[in-house]
Amino acid sequence: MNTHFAIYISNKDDKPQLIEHIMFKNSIANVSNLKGELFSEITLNKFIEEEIIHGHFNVTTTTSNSLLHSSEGERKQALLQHIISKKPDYIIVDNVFGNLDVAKQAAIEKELTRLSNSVQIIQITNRVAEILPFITTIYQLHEGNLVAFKPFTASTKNETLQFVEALPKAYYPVSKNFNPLVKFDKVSVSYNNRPILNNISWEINHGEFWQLIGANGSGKSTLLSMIYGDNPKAFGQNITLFGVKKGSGESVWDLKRKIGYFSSEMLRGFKRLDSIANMIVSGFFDSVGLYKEPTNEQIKITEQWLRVLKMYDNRKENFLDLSKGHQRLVLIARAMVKHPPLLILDEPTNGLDDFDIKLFSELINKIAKETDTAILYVSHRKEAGLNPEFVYELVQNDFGSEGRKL
Ligand SMILES: Nc1ncnc2c1ncn2[C@@H]1O[C@H](COP(=O)(O)OP(=O)(O)OP(=O)(O)O)[C@@H](O)[C@H]1O
Repeated sequence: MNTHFAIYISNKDDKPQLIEHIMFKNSIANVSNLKGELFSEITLNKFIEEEIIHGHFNVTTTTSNSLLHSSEGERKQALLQHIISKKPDYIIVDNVFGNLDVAKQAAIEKELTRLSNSVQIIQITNRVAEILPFITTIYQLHEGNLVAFKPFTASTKNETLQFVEALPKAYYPVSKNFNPLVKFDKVSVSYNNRPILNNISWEINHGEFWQLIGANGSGKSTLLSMIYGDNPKAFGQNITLFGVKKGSGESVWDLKRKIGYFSSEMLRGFKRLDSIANMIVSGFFDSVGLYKEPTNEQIKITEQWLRVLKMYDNRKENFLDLSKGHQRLVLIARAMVKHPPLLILDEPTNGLDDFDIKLFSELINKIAKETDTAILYVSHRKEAGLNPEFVYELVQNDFGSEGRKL
């Protein structure tokens, strides 16, 4: 068996191309004639798209839900079991710990350590701290080739503040007519008689910076979908959003106008050719990509955001040509451009590399400091650079998750 190794990449490297070179062109690693499988969100997205198009699912989860209706943690566990059942000679494991809570990370690490006795593991990662313990050979990419990994020195670490210009003022000032912005009063949810949320009472007020935390499957996305999405489970519950009781005739569009939204999954299937500037300005219309003519005022505010991000000179370039980290900054500006009362960040740091995570955290902390927007940041883990004021935790048990303010 070949030896295990890791390839440390940054968000600027072309990961799909790297994977193609390993698996199909045999130009990176010597794995020709070996059967390989890819454990990656790329594979998961492909299966989810197939589910949506063909209505059947290849990968079975522990809850028997389709991948689309499973939590992120459940999806990853199901994919790993699916891959193991195919008895590969080698597995490329990409962003192996992304979206997993601490317990699931430990379980997957254990499973991969066991597998490493019989299967070659090639890890692709953009976080040094996540390199698997049984891997000692580490490379990085240089002009498309593997070279020995050089640990960071002080000069390669970027510690200085990147965003120095003040954020643009609000297009419409944030209305303070309603407070709290979000109120859950004894909310409970079950799916197919399986209790997920139990008696949740929680309020988010103007300008507060919250993290919603909880293990995989604890119901974070479900709770979020009752604020932002049109989850039918929200009806008949005691939920008040921006002063209006949920289910009392508000339209989804009314609601979306008051919320800026970012999720690391929101670009799934996005292939449009839109410029960086168009992506930001599209936030005024709650679309991803520009379909309407913006006003001069909207263009002016967009230009201010471009200056904050130091992307004004590149504003006409194709958004999809940006690195993943820079795409995220643009999508945050898109979510913020209308200066909404509430900004939702759903698993925002998944997939970001060691450098981009710093940029991203700096921008979010700046938004928290300089604007009236309340932030709801949803993640299964604490991110060192992000400083929420309050944390609300979902704690799982057999009767559904209960919530507590930490
Ligand atoms: N539409 C649905 N039908 C059936 N079950 C569902 C549906 N949506 C979610 N679930 C189940 O509800 C539970 C909670 O899922 P949810 O996605 O809210 O958790 P989460 O805390 O966001 O997890 P993760 O961190 O892994 O993304 C999971 O077990 C999931 O399988």
